[in-house]
Amino acid sequence: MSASNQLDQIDLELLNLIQRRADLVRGLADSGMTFQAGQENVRLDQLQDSAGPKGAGTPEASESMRQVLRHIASHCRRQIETHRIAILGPKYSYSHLAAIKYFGDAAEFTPVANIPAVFDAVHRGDAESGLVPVENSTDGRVVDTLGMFVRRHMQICGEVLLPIHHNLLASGTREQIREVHSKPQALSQCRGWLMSQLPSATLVEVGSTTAAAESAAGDPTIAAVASLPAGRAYGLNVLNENIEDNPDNVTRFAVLGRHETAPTGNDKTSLLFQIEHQPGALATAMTVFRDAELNLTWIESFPSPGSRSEYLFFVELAGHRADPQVAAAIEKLDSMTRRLEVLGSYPVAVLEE
Ligand SMILES: O=C(O)C(=O)C[C@]1(C(=O)O)C=C[C@@H](O)C=C1
Repeated sequence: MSASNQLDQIDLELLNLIQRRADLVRGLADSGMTFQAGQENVRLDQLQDSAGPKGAGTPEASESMRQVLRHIASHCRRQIETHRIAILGPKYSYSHLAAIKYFGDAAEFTPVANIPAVFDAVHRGDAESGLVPVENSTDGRVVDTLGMFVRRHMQICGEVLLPIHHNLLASGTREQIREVHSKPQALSQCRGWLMSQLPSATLVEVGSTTAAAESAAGDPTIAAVASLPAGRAYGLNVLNENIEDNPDNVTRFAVLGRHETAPTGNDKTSLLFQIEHQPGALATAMTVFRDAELNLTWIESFPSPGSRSEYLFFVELAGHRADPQVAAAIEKLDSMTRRLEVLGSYPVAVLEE
């Protein structure tokens, strides 16, 4: 058989296998089994790790195989249910790219105008899941997201780490640029580059990097800082690639949902709490984690709405809320705080390019 016939043969076998997988998923769903979107990630990752060097190859090959498995899984799921995922839009924002990484590209994405609208869509039930940026390695916390966690009770079911590579995109040439549009976080992640390369351009903050690309498409004097897929979607010229000041620029996204996530053995827990406004209160609260020997991976303070001197704290720690020492620490913390919310326990994300 010729090589091209063999390729046809393999592709046919792959299609048949994918159909068999989809039929199996439908059969399981018919018999009452429930599937939580994105939750197959842990199983797929383990499966791929156990395939060893043959399945892994170079890190890049390994990541693209993971993506292939995720896309097949989301394609099969789509045949049994529509799972809507609210994201900061329009399409091709970094939030959209992170959501594809987590849910696979056959999922149904609902782009909304801003971060509060993602929370609202999940809260109202317009979407089953949402995805929001939480922090960036260069720029720190995303204030809109933390503010919404303070205002709305919302469950975190998972997280995604996405390397962020920004690009200068425009419909004209670099000489025509008068303004550079992007989301404040993206402008901040490229501040050094923009100051040295385009010192006379005015920086304009907009709702998302894709909204910036949209404006750039309609006006050659506007450049956008956005993703390459956004540039392609709006037919923009890529004037410069990788303009982020820190080449290891990574944003962490939280997956919002309405279900609790089962322990996997490598989980973290996010908490939000408010303590009495008195000397030593935070130090006392921290002793709970020290005494339980829990490793804190993140802590942020956030002003309490309506009060200038009171703060809420976001803490993330290694472990699942179902682990006895985590559960005991949460119970103890609850007795010494004014407000305590377990935002969720979920698998720790791995960083892949
Ligand atoms: O505007 C986008 O494309 C987003 O998805 C938002 C966002 C953010 O606010 O952090 C996400 C990743 C990057 O850090 C820059 C922008």
